[in-house]
Amino acid sequence: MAQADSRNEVAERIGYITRVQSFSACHRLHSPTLSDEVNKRIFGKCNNPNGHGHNYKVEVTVRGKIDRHTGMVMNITDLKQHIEEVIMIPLDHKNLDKDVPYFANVVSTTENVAVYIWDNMVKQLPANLLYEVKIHETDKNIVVYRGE
Ligand SMILES: Nc1nc2c(c(=O)[nH]1)N=C([C@H](O)[C@H](O)COP(=O)(O)OP(=O)(O)OP(=O)(O)O)CN2
Ligand SMILES: [Zn+2]
Repeated sequence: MAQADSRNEVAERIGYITRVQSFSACHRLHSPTLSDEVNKRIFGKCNNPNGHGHNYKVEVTVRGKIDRHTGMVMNITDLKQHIEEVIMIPLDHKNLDKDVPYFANVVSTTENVAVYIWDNMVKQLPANLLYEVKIHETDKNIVVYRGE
């Protein structure tokens, strides 16, 4: 229950909004700092030279004050537009390693995809609003990044 302030008005309430977005991409787990042999040992089938694909599902969560006038933490229409620019345009139907310059020397693990999305989303959103980026690489493999 939110506390009443000295003027008997309801204090700020904090809300969380999550927008879900799917995208498809292919990649290969291969570290340029490791030998071919070690890459193969560590990444196994995911080191296949011709790559493999995923239907990723990303959950972007923002956290903030519920504005008294608009009733919103932020307009989901705006969040949708940021997701289009940060996730869909650069990543959807792409080869992550070859089409996205960030991954030229960064292994395209789901952890690093989450960092990529966080770092670009945080630049677009108002300060302190982004709370979490969660990626389902498969139904079984889920990564969370909170900017730490
Ligand atoms: N820490 C991480 N480990 C692994 C990652 C990753 O991003 N971070 N990624 C992979 C692979 O990219 C791979 O595609 C995972 O696929 P797979 O093992 O086939 O997926 P599932 O576990 O869901 O499938 P099973 O049914 O259990 O085989 C590997 N490791
Ligand atoms: Zn993979």
